Amino acid sequence: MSYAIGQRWLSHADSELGLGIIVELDGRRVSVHFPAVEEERTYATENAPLTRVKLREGDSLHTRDGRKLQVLAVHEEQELLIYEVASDGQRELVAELDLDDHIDLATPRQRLLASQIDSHSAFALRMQTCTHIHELQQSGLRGLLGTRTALLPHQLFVANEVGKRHAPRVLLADEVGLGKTIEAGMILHRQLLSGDSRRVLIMVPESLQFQWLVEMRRRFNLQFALFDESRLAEGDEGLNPFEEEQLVLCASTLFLDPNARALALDADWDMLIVDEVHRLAWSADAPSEEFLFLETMAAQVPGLLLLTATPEQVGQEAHFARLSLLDPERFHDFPAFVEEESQYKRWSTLIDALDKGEPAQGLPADIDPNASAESQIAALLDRYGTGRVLFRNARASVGGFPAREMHPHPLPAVDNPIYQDLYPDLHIDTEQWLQEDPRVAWLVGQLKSLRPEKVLVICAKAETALALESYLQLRAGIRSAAFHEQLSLIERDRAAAYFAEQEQGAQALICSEIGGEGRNFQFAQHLILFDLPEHPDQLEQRIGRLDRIGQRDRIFIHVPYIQGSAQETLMRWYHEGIDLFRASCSAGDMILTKFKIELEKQLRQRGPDFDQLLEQTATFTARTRKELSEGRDKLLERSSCNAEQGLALGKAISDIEDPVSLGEYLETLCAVTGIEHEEHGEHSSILRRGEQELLEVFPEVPEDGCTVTVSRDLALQREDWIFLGWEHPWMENAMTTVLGSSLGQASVGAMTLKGVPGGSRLYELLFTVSLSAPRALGLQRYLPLAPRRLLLDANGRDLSKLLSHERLNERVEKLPRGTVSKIVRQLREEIEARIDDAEKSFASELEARQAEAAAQYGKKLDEEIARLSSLREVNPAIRREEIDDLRDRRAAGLAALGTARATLQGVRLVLSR
Ligand SMILES: Nc1ncnc2c1ncn2[C@@H]1O[C@H](COP(=O)(O)OP(=O)(O)OP(=O)(O)O)[C@@H](O)[C@H]1O
Repeated sequence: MSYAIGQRWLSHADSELGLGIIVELDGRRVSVHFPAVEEERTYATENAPLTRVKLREGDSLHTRDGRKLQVLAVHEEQELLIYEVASDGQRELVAELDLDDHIDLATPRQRLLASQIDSHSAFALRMQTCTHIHELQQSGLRGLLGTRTALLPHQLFVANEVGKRHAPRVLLADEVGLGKTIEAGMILHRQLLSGDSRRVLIMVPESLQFQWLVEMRRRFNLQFALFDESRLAEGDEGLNPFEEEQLVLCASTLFLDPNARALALDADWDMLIVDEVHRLAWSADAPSEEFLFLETMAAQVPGLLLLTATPEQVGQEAHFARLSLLDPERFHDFPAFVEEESQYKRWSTLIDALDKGEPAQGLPADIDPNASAESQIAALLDRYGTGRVLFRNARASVGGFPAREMHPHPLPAVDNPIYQDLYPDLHIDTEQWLQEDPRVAWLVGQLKSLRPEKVLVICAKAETALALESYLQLRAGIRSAAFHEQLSLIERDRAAAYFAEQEQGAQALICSEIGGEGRNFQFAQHLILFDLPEHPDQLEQRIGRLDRIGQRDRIFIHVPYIQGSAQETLMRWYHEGIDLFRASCSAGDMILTKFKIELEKQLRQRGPDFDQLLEQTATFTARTRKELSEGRDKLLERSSCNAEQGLALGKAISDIEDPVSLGEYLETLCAVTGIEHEEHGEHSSILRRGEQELLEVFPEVPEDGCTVTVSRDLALQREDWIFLGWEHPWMENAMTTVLGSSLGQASVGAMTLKGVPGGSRLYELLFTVSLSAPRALGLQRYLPLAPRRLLLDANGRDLSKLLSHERLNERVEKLPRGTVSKIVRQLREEIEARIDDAEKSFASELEARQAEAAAQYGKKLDEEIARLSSLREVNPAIRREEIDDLRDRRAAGLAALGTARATLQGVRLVLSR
């Protein structure tokens, strides 16, 4: 359908915005003004979540000046609708621009009185739709449903904890491969669906752009626009290209260009997400351009998610610098931060005691000694840790990861001192190196012996990867691909895809260090570390390519080295000193800092005191690991995941996503609206556009159909199927379209009722609560749709408890149209009277509900404000704006609750035979 200025459209993603007016159009974008909430939104025309509001003959129409009129005919002039209505016995024309901004389309009363009735299944669909929307609103799981992700407790806990905050600012620092991208996606999904965020910018290393793009699309149905220099240049004259899209993804390197920086700073964002944030170089006196840009952005964008698996990879001070991006007030004094970290053991011991029910010795004065142990623990984590800003889950606590096996491969020394170096190939002619370095021949042999197993080979430099790959490919006949920074992005992704291909793909992927971060290669089990990186966290990142969620089997780490060389020294230091090949270590940077000078000396020339260095490193590592596990890491672990809560969230999600009820609803929806629905297997079906659709609920279904599933488990196995969960945009659209239309608003039928004389009447009415308020206020939980069914007899007695909706549905029969008109004409007065009764009764119910909702909402916000205010006294991690924002929300929420209205969703007249 085409757009024209002045037309009225409804946002099916946000029906609470009321009825919108198209105010601007420019080919790619459409801007809509929503007068009811005084907001303007701009959408891409291709996928704008908008439904054209077109009343039908017989519908009732509400005008902006408060009149309620009946539509007699609909005319169209220059793409705008003109309604011919009856007003005081006169015919009058009403332009669509004059419709009431608070959408209340045709009313069921009007449709019934005009004998504009629908089938009983359409009436039932309406009822079911209200019930499902209500359950979703009440569940508190908004944003966590319908994502193509396994329900992992540690991720759900983080997503729930962070996702529900207003403008969250956190560092997601789970260990390598535990799913930070997924956590960020879930938080984002939740923020977008709750309306807290709309415009989002994601900055990632160049090599991860497509991976992010794909993960956001396939797992969360989020379509990001990929921006690079050429996309920036494409923008329309005078417009900021960043303002043309809501969801933008780009490489951090794009902001090396001052023009890109200026444009990004000039655009309005709600949330910024930065992956592998440790790569934006920082030092106290010379932070990089990229870091400075991030600092400026961080100061002006309300929501900020920073991601890194190795927060201390470039030192504790750089880690602190990133924490201060999140909260400059709290993190402004590095020595104080270091001192604070040394106190963590004290808090951790105290929490342990509380956990065991022992008396809490040394409870800080600001923690209520009479509160329950549970709330004392929560307060300690909140006030004395980095709990609110830093989340770090560890493999050890998440569990379920397969073992790592390290295989050192000593190779004979070469009679050339260059081969004593860590990276000899950098100092010698490539051809000569390929011939001389025994690791090259070993690599060929190893790959051949491992055939057909997939093998990831990582080396530090692009030059090495390049030389090795062409050697393997051209001279050794091994199917391989290279992955390094000198390739274009497309070439890199093509190489990764070639490696991932099972049948015809490459056996080996030869990566430089950039392949060592962020990428997903867990389908492989063999990792060859052709050389070793200079920082333990980089080694951790490399191993993490395979040792990540989704890895099902044991991992084999092969380390070839020339005997007597610096490679051997480094390998032994990592292995015997830190034991890093076997298990991850969160103290890599601390250990390196302590032994850096001595290690460098040994790397230059290994001496007899190397064994002593190994011993010292091992002792220090063991001690540090123990200290951290009792102090900092333990606190972090506690605040990063409450396994019980994570499991409970998973269970609640599974319950609400029950494929049986989701499947039944889908089937009814299709049957009633005219979409073709063909059973495909358990919990899956094929959808095709129908020849005669009553309502366009799935406009995106392609002409030749598509396979959908309502089961999360199946969706994880079959990535090519659409996971049509409750929060899939199609499903959300379908449900709002049903409720926004007049389908199923009125129905008339007959049934045999034992003991009830023929000709008796029953009126089944369905009411819901309508609230026009910004979603971000989260009021639906307090005053949800709350469908209320009434079943009145001709005298107005409520019989709803005696005869359920389901039972009535089973037995009610259709009546011929002519009979219906006759009956309706005869019963006109009674119909009006019963609807009036029901409206009155629901109106008083609504008043009570509103008062209760206002009390609960006010109380909840008061508690939250009090909690944050008292926290702020001891923990400046609480930003002042967070508290001010809560106060504003409280006022806005209470005002909006007062404007709630009752909506009669449907009415059915049933006659007894
Ligand atoms: N809940 C989940 N369901 C299905 N797959 C998941 C889930 N969580 C993570 N994965 C998969 O596990 C892998 C690791 O996840 P992700 O890339 O988010 O980890 P990460 O912590 O960002 O990794 P890195 O530290 O390497 O950046 C990915 O292939 C991801 O798709």
